[in-house]
Amino acid sequence: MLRIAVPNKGSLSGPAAEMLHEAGYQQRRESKELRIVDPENEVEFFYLRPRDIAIYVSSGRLDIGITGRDLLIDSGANAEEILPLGFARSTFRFASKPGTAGGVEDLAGMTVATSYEGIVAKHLADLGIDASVVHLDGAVETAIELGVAEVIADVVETGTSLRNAGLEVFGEPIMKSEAVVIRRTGANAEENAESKVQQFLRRLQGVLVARTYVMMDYDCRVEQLERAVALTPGLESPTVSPLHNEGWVAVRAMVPAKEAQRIMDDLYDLGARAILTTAIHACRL
Ligand SMILES: Nc1ncnc2c1ncn2[C@@H]1O[C@H](COP(=O)(O)OP(=O)(O)OP(=O)(O)O)[C@@H](O)[C@H]1O
Ligand SMILES: O=P(O)(O)OC[C@H]1O[C@H](OP(=O)(O)OP(=O)(O)O)[C@H](O)[C@@H]1O
Ligand SMILES: [Mg+2]
Repeated sequence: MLRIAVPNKGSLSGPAAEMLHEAGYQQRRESKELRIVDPENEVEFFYLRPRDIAIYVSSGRLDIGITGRDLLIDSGANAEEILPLGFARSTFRFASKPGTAGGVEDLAGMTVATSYEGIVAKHLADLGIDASVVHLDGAVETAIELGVAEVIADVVETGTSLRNAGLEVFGEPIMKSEAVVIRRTGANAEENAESKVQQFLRRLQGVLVARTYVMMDYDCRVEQLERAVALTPGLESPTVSPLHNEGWVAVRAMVPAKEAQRIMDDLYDLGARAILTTAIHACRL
């Protein structure tokens, strides 16, 4: 049975459960459940604090886990990212009251408050900057107002929390994060769970594709076919079928959902007609 760590709270928890559900896995019904078995898929899910997931996975007791890239790196655990999942996207940045620091070089001698001490201490050490780091559990934006630190380093998504605290970012982003699937570093193809791990990854990849692509169908004249398929190359190559009306073909290809409207306009301008898009619910590439 494959043993998988899933975030039990916070920004990662809801979207992770939703993605697993879309991939056909049973998920817990109540937020207090600590573990569930999905016997049909031969998987056991453990609901753990996102911050602890890399530690469990690195211990080898759990095969894989879903966590944030920033939490993985901050933990320093012996685990690595094997699939980015595209949700809980954020940047990790320094921020302060305007006028405190123009760039990271100004941090020498200052105190930085953060919940991600591992990332910040390493970043400062790599840059050779001698600053103190104070660990706080959350709501670090308030640390400056209350005099605990001059600078914070925190997760920034929309920037609303910073604005509300009268703070602004400075310097380059320290890192970009999103939810990721992780496994123990050095876990290899000989392990018993390997085929199950690969099947799990294919299912999640299927969800990612279904979320980012749509299926597009259209009819066009044979003379326009080459120009039309250049707009819709598909993943391998588009399917082209003859129509009953001579001189016309039907084309079917997957296209990125974000570009679908522009591609439909361009196809129409080329002379293609009956242009349809339909959602993809699941796939294996
Ligand atoms: N506002 C946000 N937008 C996107 N991702 C976020 C946001 N806040 C935190 N994250 C991401 O969520 C993960 C942290 O999860 P965690 O559950 O520890 O914190 P949280 O979501 O802030 O929850 P809480 O503060 O309630 O404990 C990190 O990968 C972080 O980058
Ligand atoms: O840029 P924004 O869209 O405002 O998002 C970023 C904020 O979201 C998270 O806070 P959360 O609400 O989880 O509180 P916390 O600081 O206690 O973790 C994070 O720690 C930032 O404070
Ligand atoms: Mg938080």
